Amino acid sequence: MMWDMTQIGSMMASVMFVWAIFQQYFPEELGMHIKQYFRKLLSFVNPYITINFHEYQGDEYERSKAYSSIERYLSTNSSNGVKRLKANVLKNRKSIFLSMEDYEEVIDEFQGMTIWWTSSKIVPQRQALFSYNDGEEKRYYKLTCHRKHKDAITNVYVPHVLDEGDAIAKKTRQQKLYTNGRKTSWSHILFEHPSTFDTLAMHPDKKKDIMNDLMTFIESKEYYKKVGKAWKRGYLLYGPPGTGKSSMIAAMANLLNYHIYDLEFTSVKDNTDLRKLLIGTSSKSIIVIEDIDCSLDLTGQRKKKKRENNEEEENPVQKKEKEKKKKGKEMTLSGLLNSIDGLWSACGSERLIVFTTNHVEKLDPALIRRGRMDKHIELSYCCFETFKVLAKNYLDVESHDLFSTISCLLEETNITPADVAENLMRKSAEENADSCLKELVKALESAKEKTMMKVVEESTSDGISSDSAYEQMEDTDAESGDSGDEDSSD
Ligand SMILES: Nc1ncnc2c1ncn2[C@@H]1O[C@H](COP(=O)(O)OP(=O)(O)OP(=O)(O)O)[C@@H](O)[C@H]1O
Repeated sequence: MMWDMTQIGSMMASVMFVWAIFQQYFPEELGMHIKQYFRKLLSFVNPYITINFHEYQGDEYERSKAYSSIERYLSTNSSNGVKRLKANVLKNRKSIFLSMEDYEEVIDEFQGMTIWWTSSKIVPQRQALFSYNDGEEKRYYKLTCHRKHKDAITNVYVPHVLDEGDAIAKKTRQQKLYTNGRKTSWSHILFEHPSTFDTLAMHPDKKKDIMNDLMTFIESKEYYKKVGKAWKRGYLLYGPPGTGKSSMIAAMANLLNYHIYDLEFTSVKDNTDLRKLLIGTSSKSIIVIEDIDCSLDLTGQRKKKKRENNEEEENPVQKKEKEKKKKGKEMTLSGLLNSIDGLWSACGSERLIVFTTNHVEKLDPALIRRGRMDKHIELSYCCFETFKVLAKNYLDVESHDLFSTISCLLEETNITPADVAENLMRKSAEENADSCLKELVKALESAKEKTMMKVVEESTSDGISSDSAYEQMEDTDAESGDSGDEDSSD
């Protein structure tokens, strides 16, 4: 671009050769002087300077925001004159985000200055030969400009690039679903889940309350700052399988336009890896740990006691050795707590942390105490209000003769919204609202029958006559009238 490449090449080769000879035969101090002299000479001959913007700096876990902004800025300019581009198809396939492939160059003009951008990477020696691990490569953008423009470039051009990059990010933001898989870094796909608070079946008051809570959270940046708290909020979603916990997370993400980080706990080796992963999440995101009760050794007293008993049987030397090995190499409850609300949790902001569980009673109280999990939401069996949302969504029906029968049956039996939804779904062109609702009534009656049989079986095995078991059951039904969907939020 600036000099004939062959000239530069041969000049550099001669310089390197002379330098190698000097390094071998002259003392270190003299070497330093000569090095400085050569640098000056080179800068005298070459009027251009370079500035590198690294994707990750030093030991930083977080991707540099400047790097991302430059990437986006160049994506608007890079299609001109660049031969190799990476394509990223944006939401609804309406536009394409193009970025430069490695070692490509793009030229930008700004206020009469010419700026050359090159995308490059440092490949560790070992990796180049043997490793397949991409994570080790260190990418950076190299800016080259004329020395005389140095001040204008650093004070005007670079801020302009960063601002433009941020503006493009806002316009083209796409929700992403990240997972950690087997690595300590995240990989993602585009998040396109159709669940919204409109499609979510739950009591309208409860739904409104959750939506208000979320909207208040995103508008409370200043409030969190004022009270000295990291800008994050924890949600615990609990209830039987098929009651809509995952659907609610998707609805939350869609409402707020947040990314989702689905943290696969079983792939996290130790507390350090966990910290690294959490720091690697971006703001405006939901960090999800599903089925937390099944995750490692984080669940309450029973597991702990079991472990303690086993340890008593080992001899003290073995125990010490084991502890030594484990130290710092295991993921612990305290490590998790530290990561979600210790000092590290303040790195990054505007984040929701969501735990889901089918067995809330198994969780360690420390993990879900208020302040950590700020809002506890129970998702329960289908009540009549929940059913009405599903009937509207699946059949476009807001009232029907069978509604009163269904309402009574729902009070008498436990059925999940997932099962109700399955019955309401049209399976063929011949099916209509009538036939689907009849299907549901049948399913509810059969579920009720099963529950009764179970109670009778249990009662007779306890020595109670079947007649009194039925009587008892009817009494309990009349008393309870439980509609499920209880929220125990703050
Ligand atoms: N409250 C609900 N509103 C709307 N659809 C629901 C609801 N609950 C369940 N469904 C339907 O059932 C399917 C399964 O629900 P979902 O995966 O959200 O339940 P879950 O509680 O997360 O279950 P699990 O504990 O097994 O992960 C969803 O795809 C959705 O179609």
